[in-house]
Order: sequence, then structure tokens, then C-alpha cells
Amino acid sequence: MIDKRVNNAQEAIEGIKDGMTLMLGGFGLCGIPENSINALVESDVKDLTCISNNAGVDDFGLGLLLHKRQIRKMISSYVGENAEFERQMLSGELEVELTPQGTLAEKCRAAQAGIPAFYTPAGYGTEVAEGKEVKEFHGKPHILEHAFEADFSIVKAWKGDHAGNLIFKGSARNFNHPMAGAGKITIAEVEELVAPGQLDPNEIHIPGIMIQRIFQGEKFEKRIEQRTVRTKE
Ligand SMILES: CC(=O)CC(=O)O
Repeated sequence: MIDKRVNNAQEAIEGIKDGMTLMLGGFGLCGIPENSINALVESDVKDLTCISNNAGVDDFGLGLLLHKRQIRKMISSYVGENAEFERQMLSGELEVELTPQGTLAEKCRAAQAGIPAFYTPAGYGTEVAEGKEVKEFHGKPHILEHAFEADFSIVKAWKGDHAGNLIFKGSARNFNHPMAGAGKITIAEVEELVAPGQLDPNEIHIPGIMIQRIFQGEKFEKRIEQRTVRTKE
């Protein structure tokens, strides 16, 4: 068995350099690889292209990287609820490639499965289709979409073992599942890291072969409490 463990988020993100493309899991504020994002914020790496369903909010998730201007381009499907994102996009500081949500998921899954491209009807007749090859299937036009090419995938799971096998919990599975193994290197941060043999093989969602680095993230109960208090105010 290859032991994929690294000690912490700082070690996990080693090798992420200026200008690289990252895929980051999460939907809403659920299943966000927050420890890795915090380490990226501390690292000062910049000019990143981030593929993620959303861009976080002003004080959480990718919003923290946006705040420090570490992101040059976002490839996302849902980008509301982030005032700094809006400001940077409207001022032209941030490049944005809006992608239909199903296409975003499939571009991840295709990369994970080693499929270079696929056809989809989503986006035909809109800006999304500009410059893309069109082909008819069953009398309906489809556009050719390419699999993502990312340097790193960063995913969050509920449980993982030293070999990188992962189990997600509930809706936190979201984009974490198709992003695992889709980048050249996949980092998994987990809430609980266990020894090999402790996870029920029938419950594993992502096999360890997809993962290169794994670590147990710090617990964030305190942050959640703080956010709850702020929301109530
Ligand atoms: C509506 C959505 O797509 C959820 C999100 O914020 O990621």
C-alpha cells in the first residue's frame, strides 16, 4: 500500500505555483476544502485559474483568495453572493468563464475518466457555444465541450484512509466526487483520517488510486459558531 498521508494543508499544497489551474470541490458552502484554501491564502500564490461551482462568499471559501487577488480567472456556474467577486468582474480585474452547471460537472468527470471531450446540448445558441464545434444528434444541435485540464484537484471528504480511499457525507459529495482524480495531482482533506482496513469497502466512493495526498483538516466548529452568530446579528 502507498501511504498518501501528508502532515497538514501546507504540505498538501506544495508545488502549487503562480499561474496554475486548480479544481476545488464544493457546492454552496458545503464540502469546501477550507483548510487547503486557507493554506493557499497564506502561501501568497497568485494568478490562479480556479474551477469551482462557485466563488465562495466574501469571508469563506474562494472568497478569501479573491479578497487577496490571488485568482486571475474563475470557471464556475454560480457566482452570486460575493460582492468582491462582482466588483472584480465588473472592473475587469477578474476573468470569468460561466459554464452551465451540468457541463461543469461533466468536464470534471470527463477529465477524471480520461475522456478528452463530449457533446452536450446545454448552451447551444448562447454565448457559451461561441467558437465551439456543433454536431446534430437525433435532430438536435450539440456543442463540443472539452475535459478540464487542471494541475491540481482539491477535494474535501468526510472520511479517508492512509491509501486515499474516500467517503463523502450527504450533499458534501457534490463536485468533490467528479473532481477527485481529475487534476494531475489530487489533494484530499478529510474530517477523519483512519488506518487502512477501517473503512467498509462497500461504502468507499472514491478509490485511493485517484488520490496523491491526504490529510486530516482542522476542525472548524469555532468558525461555524462565529458565522452563525454573525448571520443572526
Ligand atoms: C446554486 C448553486 O449553484 C450553489 C452554489 O453556490 O454552489
